[in-house]
Amino acid sequence: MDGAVSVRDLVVDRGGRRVLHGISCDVPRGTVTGLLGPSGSGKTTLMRAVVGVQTIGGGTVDVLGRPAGSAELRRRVGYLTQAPSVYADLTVRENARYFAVLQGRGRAEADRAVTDVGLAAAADQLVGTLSGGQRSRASLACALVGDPELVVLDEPTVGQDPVLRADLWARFHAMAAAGTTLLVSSHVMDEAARCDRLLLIREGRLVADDTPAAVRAATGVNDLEEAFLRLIRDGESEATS
Ligand SMILES: Nc1ncnc2c1ncn2[C@@H]1O[C@H](COP(=O)(O)OP(=O)(O)OP(=O)(O)O)[C@@H](O)[C@H]1O
Repeated sequence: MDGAVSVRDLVVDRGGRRVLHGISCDVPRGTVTGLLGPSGSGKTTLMRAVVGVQTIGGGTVDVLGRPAGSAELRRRVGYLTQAPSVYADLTVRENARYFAVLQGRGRAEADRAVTDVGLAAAADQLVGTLSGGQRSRASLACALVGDPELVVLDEPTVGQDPVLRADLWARFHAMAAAGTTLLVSSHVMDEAARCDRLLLIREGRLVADDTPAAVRAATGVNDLEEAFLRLIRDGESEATS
């Protein structure tokens, strides 16, 4: 598989506790891959390992053919953290342009990213005066500046209304169609159906790595939330038998 991300036997300990227990998975190029699982299951930790900011206890993480965190990946990988990382005393446009400078990109690219997340009308507003949902979209714009080849988005649609969520997912698919690889976390199961592939994680272990259709077929249920629950129950009964 021509993977944008290749994870092998990844082990991570945080706070003296094992939180990822030997995960192996691939994220194919030009897809929207969803990372789903309950709160505390290890989604953010896996994403941090992919962008190279997480100390790992074992295994390997390769990104675009290089070890995760390599200096040369800095311009090629965009990362949206869960907490908006934008400056409250700058406008939306100024934030995006500042990130563009850091990435060696131009103003036009910054302004396009602001438009792409639906914030053109608020471009000249101070981030400190935005709503929570607008603020996280401002943060998303900064992660998308310069069209990175891999975009890692930690819960990008939290706090967005249904219309904006649909717009953002349409945007993600347009980016994937143009060749960008997206790894998107969510704990909203209705978003799983919007992904090309799913990584389902629970308690630091991968429960499924497949397409939504294959997950439905394997479990015999149409609803992905129910399918996920079945995979967990099957895993538990195998572990105890
Ligand atoms: N800085 C930290 N120090 C110690 N333990 C941590 C730290 N950050 C996370 N953990 C633990 O690591 C585990 C995985 O956390 P992680 O943030 O990766 O989960 P998550 O699936 O992203 O959760 P959520 O959906 O709530 O964001 C949890 O048990 C969490 O308590």
